[in-house]
This record gives sequence, C-alpha cells and structure tokens, in this order.
Amino acid sequence: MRRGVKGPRGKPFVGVLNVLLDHEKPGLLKLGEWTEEYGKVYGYTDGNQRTLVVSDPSMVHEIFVKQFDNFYGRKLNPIQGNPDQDERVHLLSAQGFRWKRLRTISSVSFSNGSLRKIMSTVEDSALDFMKHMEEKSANGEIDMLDAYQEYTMDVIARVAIGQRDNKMFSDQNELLKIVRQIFGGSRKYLMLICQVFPVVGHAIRSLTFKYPKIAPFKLYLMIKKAVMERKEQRDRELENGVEPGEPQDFIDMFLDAKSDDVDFSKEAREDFSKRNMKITKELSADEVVGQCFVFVIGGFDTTALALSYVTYLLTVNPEVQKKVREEVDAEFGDSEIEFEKLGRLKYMDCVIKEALRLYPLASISNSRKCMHTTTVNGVEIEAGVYVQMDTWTLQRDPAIWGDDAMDFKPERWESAKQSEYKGAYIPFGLGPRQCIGMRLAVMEQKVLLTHILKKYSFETGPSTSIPLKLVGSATTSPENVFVQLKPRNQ
Ligand code: HEM
Repeated sequence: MRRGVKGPRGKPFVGVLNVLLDHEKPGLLKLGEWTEEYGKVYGYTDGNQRTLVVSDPSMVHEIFVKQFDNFYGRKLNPIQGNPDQDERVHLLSAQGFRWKRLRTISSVSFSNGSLRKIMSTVEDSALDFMKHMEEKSANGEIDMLDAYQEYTMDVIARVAIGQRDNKMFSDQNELLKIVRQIFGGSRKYLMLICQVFPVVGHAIRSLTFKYPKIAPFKLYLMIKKAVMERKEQRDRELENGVEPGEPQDFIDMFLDAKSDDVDFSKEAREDFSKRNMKITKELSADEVVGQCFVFVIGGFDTTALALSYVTYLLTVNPEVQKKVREEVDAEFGDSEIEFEKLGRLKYMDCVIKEALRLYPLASISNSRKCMHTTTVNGVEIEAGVYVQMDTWTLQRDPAIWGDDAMDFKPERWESAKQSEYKGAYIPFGLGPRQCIGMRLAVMEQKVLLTHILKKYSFETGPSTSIPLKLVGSATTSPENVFVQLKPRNQ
C-alpha cells in the first residue's frame, strides 16, 4: 500500500492467508474476484510473504520468459524447505543452478524416445482400467475422479518407481492410500501457522521426515527403499561384471544420469557458490529420491483431474462427445493405439486444451519469486516479492477469448495457434520452468480416452453435479465427477 499497490487488506500477521486457504472456496478462484476489484496487478500479504497477483498476458510473458533471469524461483511455503539448502530439493522447489542441473538431468526422462517406451506401460494400465470399468459400469454411476486416480497412480508408479504388478482398484495399494492422504482434506490451520511463523514450517518439515506416521514421510520412505534396493542390485551386478542394461524406470534413468551440459549462468553460479555446496555431476541418492517423489506427486492428481474435467465437459456437451468419438473411430477403429498415431487425434487435442483452459487445475504452480529488483511493464518489483499469476482470469477473460470465453468450445483451437495467446494460456506454465510432465500427461489422457470412447459413452446420472462443485487449496478439484458409462452397442 505504501508503494501505491492496491489490494485486499488482510489481518495482522496472517494477511489474506485465511481466505486463500479455505478448502471449500478455492483461493485460486478468490484471486479472480480480487482481480475484478483491484485490476490486472494487485498485491497482498500472505503470512510473511508479499505477493503480487498478475493477469496481464504481456507481463506474464515478460516474467516467465523474457525476464526469467530475474524470476527463476517459485513461490514456496516453509514446509517445502529452503530451495538453496535442503538436501531433498526437487525440480518443483529448486532454484538457480540446482534447478538447472535437475531440469537438465530430468529432461531425458520426458524426451520423445523415453515417452515412446513409456507408451507401452500407459497402454497396459489403460487396458487394465477398461477391465475394471466393465464390472463397475454395470453397477451404476462411477465417480470418475476416483477411478482416474487409480489409473494415473498405476502409470506413474510403474514409470517412475518400478512398481511391477498391477495394483489398480486393490485394497492393498498402499501407495495410492498414502498419496490420497497427502492431497485429501484441508490443511488450512497447518499452512496458516507455517506461513506466519516460517520457523514452525521448517520444524514441521524436519519432523515430517523423522516421524514415520505422517503421509509424506511414508511416501518418502517407500521411494527411498525402492531407490536403495535398486542401487544395491546395480552395484552387485557391476561387481559381477554385468553392465547396466536399458533403464527400466525413472530410478534407473536418474541413477545413470550425468549433467555435463549444464550451463553455469552468472546468477546461478553466484547463488550456488554462496552456499558453498558440493556439486557433483551425478545425482545423490537423496536427489534421486527427491525427483521420484515429485514425479509421483506431480504425475498423480494433476492428470486424474484433467481427465475428470474432460469427462465432465464431454458428458454435458454430447455433441462434442459425438465428434471426438467419430474421430476415435476413424483413426483407431480396428487398429492398435500407437505412439506415432496419437498425433492424429487432432480434435481430441482441442478438447483437452479447451478443458484445461476452463479448468486450469494446477495453477498455483504458476508463480515466481523475484530474485533481483526489476521493472516489468512499468511496475517495479522488488527482490523477494512473489508473483502469482491469476490463471483462471487469464484463461476466461472475454477481452482475450471473446464473448464465448465461458463456453466449452474445442473448435476455437482448430484455427487458433497457442502462440497467439502467449501469456494468456498457461495451464502448464510457460518458459524454461514449464511443466516437464506436459507431454506425458497429454499422452496418458489420449490413450485412456480413446479406449473409453471406443466402448462407452459418458452420460449424466442422478448424482452428476452440474455445475461442478470445486474445492481445494493447492489444486482446484471437483468434489466428485459421477457419470454413467453406457456401452455403445446398447
Ligand atoms: C494435466 C496435467 C498437468 C498439469 C495441468 C500440470 C501443470 C503444471 C504447472 C502449471 C506447472 C508450473 C509451470 C511453470 O511454473 O511455468 C507445472 C510444473 C511441473 N510439473 Fe506439471 N502438470 C501436469 C502434469 C504433470 C506430470 C504428469 C508430471 C510428472 C510426471 C508433472 C511434473 C511437474 C514438475 C516436476 C514441475 C516443475 C517443473 C520445473 O519447475 O522445472 N506435471 N505443472
């Protein structure tokens, strides 16, 4: 306010945190209400953090892309640890040189070649999912959000941490239970205390990693066990003269990783050398665990939510569903779903893009930390200030998308190019820190939707909630997505 930045006035110490952390009314939607009141750039305090909220596409582009060197950190809460010092830092939380190194190493896992290999696992999980749907669809409505979580967990557990057998819809799936605990429910008071008193956040973080009953720790331990077992197995094989074969999952890829081509940019070198950290080209065991941890977390809920929103939108827009089904029949009527052919599903691509425009489920990650004081489009931003993009407003703004901005209209993507909306369409972020799992997420969606639409149509049932009730604070999630799967030949 002293600097003439408008914004909602919060409570002492807490700022507007209590409003943002309301599980029943997602904070990411509240940002839009404030944008209407205060304009395209406004500010607030949340705990001890100062945050600027931006919904001007050219500013977004400037921050994410052109001035990346001034905005290479992300907005974190104290439980996520200190990005410069924490040993368990991972891609989502790291910044500066540590981020660059992890990003370079991890990118291999999402290259075209890797995705082609991953495709057979995705297809296998999709086929298994379909077997379960046969039984479940006969029993009435299905909460597809719940069901999709089974699928996305199966894929990511197999791809990232070497889960061998299929655990979908099984009571024995410990991993899914733990990850659901991490995502489920409101963490309002815990987050509030940690953000107002960061020291408590740091203490909770170290306790979390020492007290084996807490869900994130259980997950961390499970992944650590898998990594250590693999490391020992590989060491034994090497002793016996067996060279490592083709990597089976991300654990193998990260254990093999070298990051020779990391670019030591000026500011990254400064940030890192200040901390006097030891840098090796290979990842430490802690780092491998950290990477697998973030991929399990990042790859699970997001993709299940994206599939759920597509399902809801196809259910309430039967004419779009018909069109996408016709495309599926034309491209994959009798043939197998192959990686190379997924690109032919052009209309499905538009459907997926449009669903993510209307429901940008993970937009909380669209944030940056200002590392060096700078000016963006005439607005001075001080080092240490966080910038949160108001993705919901950007992606639904009639001034950008037209009068039909609120309509589900996949056709808009048939003629439009994503680059036309630079800074305004950011469901996966933008610039060097754009979502690394984007292509995997789209592939998973296309494979499963193709299988489902070949066999069933989505129809509303008595429990389908129209419109969706959205909840959550980290992601924006529908409370449920009940639909009926009606066999097509009936
Ligand atoms: C539809 C599904 C998904 C959506 C909507 C989504 C969305 C996002 C967004 C908005 C960001 C922030 C980008 C930025 O700051 O510019 C992000 C980052 C990230 N996502 Fe995703 N994501 C999805 C799927 C996945 C999957 C499947 C994985 C991994 C298997 C993943 C892993 C990550 C990681 C590691 C980052 C941090 C990247 C970095 O900072 O370098 N995401 N995602």
